[in-house]
Amino acid sequence: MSALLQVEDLVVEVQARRGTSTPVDGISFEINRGETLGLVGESGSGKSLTAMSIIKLLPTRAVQMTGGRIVLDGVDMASYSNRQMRDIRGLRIGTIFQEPMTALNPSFTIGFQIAEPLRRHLKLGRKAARARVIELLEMVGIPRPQEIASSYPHHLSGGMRQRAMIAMAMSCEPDLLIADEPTTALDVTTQAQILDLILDLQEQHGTAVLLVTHDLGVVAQACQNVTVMRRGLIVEQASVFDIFERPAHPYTEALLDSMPARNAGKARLPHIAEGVFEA
Ligand SMILES: Nc1ncnc2c1ncn2[C@@H]1O[C@H](COP(=O)(O)OP(=O)(O)OP(=O)(O)O)[C@@H](O)[C@H]1O
Repeated sequence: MSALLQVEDLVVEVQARRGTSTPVDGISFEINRGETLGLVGESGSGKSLTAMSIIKLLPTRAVQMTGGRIVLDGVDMASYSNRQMRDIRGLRIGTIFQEPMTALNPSFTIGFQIAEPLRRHLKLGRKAARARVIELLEMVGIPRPQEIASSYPHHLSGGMRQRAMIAMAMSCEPDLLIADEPTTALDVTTQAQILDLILDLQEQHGTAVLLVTHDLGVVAQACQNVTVMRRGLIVEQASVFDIFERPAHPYTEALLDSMPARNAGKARLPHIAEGVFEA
């Protein structure tokens, strides 16, 4: 059976007055159904642009996918219109980002926003959507779901907002969840709870997850396989076990060494010195 998602030779270019740069320079990886793949690397290595390319939501017009293919369930997504892509996002691919405040609209209640994909993609009526919203809020461990559904995002703590984002991302039971630094903005205790929640939901629903992170502690806890990026290129792809036991590339080893005791799970990567690992 072919992979759920195939990213083949992806190239992303940025046009600027000073010229063109290539922050993603021909990368390939696959994710199978139900698998969690960690996409790791230091800041600026191209992880987020890779994630955004998959859902065709690059940040500005200067940033373009100029090469490669993204194949979802055997279909090259280049063939999808903007309208079809709007259905893919939400229905087939859910997304969670680092800062839920950027994804949640401050002017609408949490309940209204979680209901939106249910009404749009699943065509649920007002009452059915409301009932499902409450179920979803319960599923992600939000206490007093009725009350929270009527609240606005700024009334919630960071952890609760992230739970609401997860409820929204999982609302239509997508095949693939893209989680870009889903725990980075949270305190350590909440980080662990949110990661556990994502893993529980994944197990219950068989969702594949692309977990973008700079945190190898998160990778060790959550992922089966890892793709390590550096400056727009893949430097290593392996199982989590092999990455931790037998890192093949010196850059991966340096990432591992930057984790205190290799298991702290909370360490942010220091910026690794330029040029040290040139092949
Ligand atoms: N909106 C943008 N406009 C121009 N260049 C961009 C834009 N977004 C990203 N880039 C370029 O692409 C590079 C890779 O960015 P990307 O956000 O994918 O890195 P990342 O690995 O996700 O890092 P971080 O963890 O800091 O988000 C950046 O260093 C920057 O040069």
